[in-house]
Amino acid sequence: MHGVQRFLFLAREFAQLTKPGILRLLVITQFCTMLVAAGGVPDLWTAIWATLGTVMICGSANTINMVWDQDIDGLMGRTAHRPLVVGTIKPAHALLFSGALGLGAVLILTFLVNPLAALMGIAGHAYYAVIYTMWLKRSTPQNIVIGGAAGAFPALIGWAAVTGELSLTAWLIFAIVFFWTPPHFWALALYKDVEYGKANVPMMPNVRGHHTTKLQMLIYMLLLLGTSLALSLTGDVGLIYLVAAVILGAGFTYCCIRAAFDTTDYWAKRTFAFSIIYLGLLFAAMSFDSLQTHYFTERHYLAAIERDADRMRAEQDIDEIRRLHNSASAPVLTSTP
Ligand code: HEM
Ligand SMILES: CC(C)=CCC/C(C)=C/CC/C(C)=C/COP(=O)(O)OP(=O)(O)O
Repeated sequence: MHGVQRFLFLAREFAQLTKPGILRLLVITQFCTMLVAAGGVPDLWTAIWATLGTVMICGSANTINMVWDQDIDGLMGRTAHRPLVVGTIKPAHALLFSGALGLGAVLILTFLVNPLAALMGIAGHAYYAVIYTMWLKRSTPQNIVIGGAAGAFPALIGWAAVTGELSLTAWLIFAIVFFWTPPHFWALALYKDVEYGKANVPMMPNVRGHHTTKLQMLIYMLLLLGTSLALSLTGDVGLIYLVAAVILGAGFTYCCIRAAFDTTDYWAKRTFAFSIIYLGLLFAAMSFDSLQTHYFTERHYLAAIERDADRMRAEQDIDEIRRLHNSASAPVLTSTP
């Protein structure tokens, strides 16, 4: 292969290690949470460094997952083409790549954002790479319920980056991603159960059966719905978010109910696809809400300042007229012109 071509090929293979599709949504949750935390527009440089740090720390965690799971990834059609399975990248190089991304992310988050954001990044990394990947994934069908919390850490990075602390709103947003994960993943596991069985990974549909999985998806769906509506009570999001949460929640619940009564894979596939749209749009709605509140409030604020300035100018004019009248020894002006 030609030098440049080989470089581009390897760059694409290394990028695959970070799981770019999933990374995109993780970063959407972090970025939108920053806008909510800022009540509109965060400081530009904080936003840039926090987003870059999140991309890098999640990419590093996903790479560790690929290194650890290369044996089972090779047994499933969905993952059999991954760089470490087909051998385009050596495990040692992937580990170096992950280490460089992780170290870079921790330095960026610590020194260019703040230590709490860095701590959330490190916690999410350890949770996903060690607790989920190395321990829970192969040992219990509750793997993605407990381990799924990892995916909610980017939102905490976003909140911490802007405010330097974690409020109730931040934890509610964390809970939204946490409760969203089971219906998101089990929908996929319902139609990939044979593959997970081949790889001997104890996912819920394989261990407890489809019926129990579908019931549990509905339970988590209701918890998700409740949490997403509870976020409205914090006052940090507005009407646009509430309307979106109701409509999207109704759509996702509908998918889960149809999947529960479906004897084919059709609705499970639709539920999985909708889960991604659901989370993306819900976060878009909460940040849009913050942005429009910010600009709307700012417009009103500027208009009020303008009115005050007009009034002050008018008062100065009146004083001036009074002064001129008095100094010209004209009859003293007592009433306001
Ligand atoms: C333990 C938690 C999770 C598990 C086990 C899980 C599992 C999966 C799997 C196996 C896929 C691949 C589907 C395929 O190849 O057809 C997938 C896709 C996806 N997941 Fe998750 N997921 C989890 C959490 C998350 C989180 C927290 C997010 C983002 C907030 C997320 C976003 C996505 C997206 C965007 C896709 C589609 C990727 C693409 O089309 O390239 N997932 N998930
Ligand atoms: C802050 C921080 C670093 C947080 C970590 C967030 C993170 C990387 C979440 C990933 C969630 C995910 C892709 C789970 C699938 O793993 P899997 O092994 O079940 O999926 P696979 O079979 O496709 O490999």
